[in-house]
Amino acid sequence: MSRVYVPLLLAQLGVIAWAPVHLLSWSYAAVLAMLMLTVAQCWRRLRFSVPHNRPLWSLLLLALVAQFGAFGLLFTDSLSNPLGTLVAFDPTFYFCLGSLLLTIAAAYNPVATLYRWAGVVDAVLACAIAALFYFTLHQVLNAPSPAPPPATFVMWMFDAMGLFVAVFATLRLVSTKRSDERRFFFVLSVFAWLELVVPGIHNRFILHSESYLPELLLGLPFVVLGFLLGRRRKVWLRSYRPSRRIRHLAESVSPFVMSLALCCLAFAQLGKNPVLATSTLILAILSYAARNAIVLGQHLAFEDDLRKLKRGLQQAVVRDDLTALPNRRGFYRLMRREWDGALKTGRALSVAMIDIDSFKAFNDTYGHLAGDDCLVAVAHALHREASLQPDVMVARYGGEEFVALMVGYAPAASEDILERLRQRVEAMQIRHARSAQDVVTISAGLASTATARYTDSDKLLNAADEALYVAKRSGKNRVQWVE
Ligand SMILES: Nc1nc2c(ncn2[C@@H]2O[C@H](COP(=O)(O)OP(=O)(O)OP(=O)(O)O)[C@@H](O)[C@H]2O)c(=O)[nH]1
Repeated sequence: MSRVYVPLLLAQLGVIAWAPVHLLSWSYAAVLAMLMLTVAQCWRRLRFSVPHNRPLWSLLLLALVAQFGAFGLLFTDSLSNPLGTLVAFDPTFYFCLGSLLLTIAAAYNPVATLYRWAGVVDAVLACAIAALFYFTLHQVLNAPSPAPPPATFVMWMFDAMGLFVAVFATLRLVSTKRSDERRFFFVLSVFAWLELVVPGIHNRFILHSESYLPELLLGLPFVVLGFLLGRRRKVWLRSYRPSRRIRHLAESVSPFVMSLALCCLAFAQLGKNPVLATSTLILAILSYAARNAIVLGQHLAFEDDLRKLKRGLQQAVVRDDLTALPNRRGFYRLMRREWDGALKTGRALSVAMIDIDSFKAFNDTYGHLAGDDCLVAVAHALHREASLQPDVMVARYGGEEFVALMVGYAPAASEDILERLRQRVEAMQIRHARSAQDVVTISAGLASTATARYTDSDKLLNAADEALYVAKRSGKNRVQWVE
C-alpha cells in the first residue's frame, strides 16, 4: 500500500509544475488522498494491535480524521478562493482537535491502573490546553486590527503546539518499558516532529515567496506516517530498554510539560483577558499539585504494601512451612546472636540435636502424609514444652531433625529440659508399630559451653550431633551428653 504514495506525490508535483487555475484545490486533493491512505494504514494497524494498545491507535486514527476534516475544509475553501486564504479560520478547529487527540494519546498510559486518576487529570489538562489554544486563535483571527499580524502569530502558535506534542510524545518514547507501546510512541514522535517542522517550513515559504512548490510538503508527514505504519517493528525498538533514571526523569517531567503549556497559554491571555488568564494559571497549578498528590498517595500506599510484603517474606524465610517452627536459617540467625551474647556475658549456651526415632519405618508403615502429621505433632509438643522455660527455643533443623537452644542453663538444668521434651513426645502415644516402645519417641544429643570449650557455634553443634549419634547407637529414646 505504501507504494501508492509515490504516484500521488508525483501527481501533486505535476499539478504544481503545470500550475492550473485551481492549483491549490488539486494539491489539497492529493494531500487528502494521501491522508486517506494513511487513515487506512492506521485502521489496519489498530486492528492488528494488542487490545490494551487499541485506545492509543484509535486516538491517532481520530487525530488523522480530524486533520482530514481540516484539509477537507481547506480544499472547499480553495474552490472558491483559487489563490488560497492566508489564514482560513474553520480548519483551525480540526487542527486543534487533532492536536488534542495527539496530546491525549501522548499522555495516555494503557496499563497503568495504578495512576488512573492522574490519567484523568492529564486528559482534563489536554482538553484545557486545546480549548485555550483554539480560543486564543479565535481571538486573534477575529480581532479588528490585529497586531502582530495574525498569520505570523498563528504560525508561531501552531509551532508551539506542535513542539509541545512532539516533546511530550518523545518523552513517552524514551521512557516506555513495553516494546509494543514503544512502537506506537515511535510512530507518534516521528509524526509529531514532522507535523512541527514540515508545516512550519511550508508556512514560512508561503508567507515569503510566490512559489507553490512548498505545497508539496503538506502531504509529507502523512506519507512518512503511512510508511511507518506499514513497516514491521524495528529490532532496535524492540531491544531498547530505558534505564530507571530515564524513566523516572521522563515520568516526572511529563506532567510538568502539560502544566507549563497551560501556563504559557495563560500568559498569552494576560493582557487580553485577565480573568481567563488567572483562572488558567490556577488550573495549571492546581492540576499539577493534584496530579502529584495522586501519584504521591499511590506511592505511599505502594510503599506500605511493600513493607508488609517484606515483613511477610522475612518471616517466611526463617519459618518452616510444615511445622511453623523457625527453620534452619532462623535457628542459625538466633544462634549467631546468642553466641555473640554469650561471649560477652559469659552465660552458658546449650544446644541439643533432636531426632525422631525410626522415622523412615514410620513413613514406610503409615505413609508420608501420616509422617507429616507426626512431624507437626512432635514439633508442637517440643515447642509447647520449650515455651514453658525462659530462653529456650526449638527449631526444625531439617527432615525429622529438630534443634533446641538453651541460654543461661547449667548442664544439669539443660539435661532436665531435654528429658522433659523427650517425655512429652513419648506421652503423646503416637502409635509406631515398628518402634521398640510401640510409640513415637525422640533421641537427643546435648552439648554445652559450660562443659567444654568450643571456639565457634558450629563446633558446639557438631558436638551435639555426635552426642545424638551416640544416643541412637545406645538404643534411642534417650538424652545423651557429648562424650
Ligand atoms: N513425612 C515426612 N518424612 C520426612 C520429612 N523429612 C524427612 N523425612 C523422612 O525421614 C526419614 C529419615 O530417615 P533416616 O534418616 O533413615 O532416619 P530414621 O529412620 O529416623 O532412623 P534413625 O534416625 O536411626 O532413628 C526419611 O525416610 C525421610 O524421607 C518430611 O518432611 N515429611
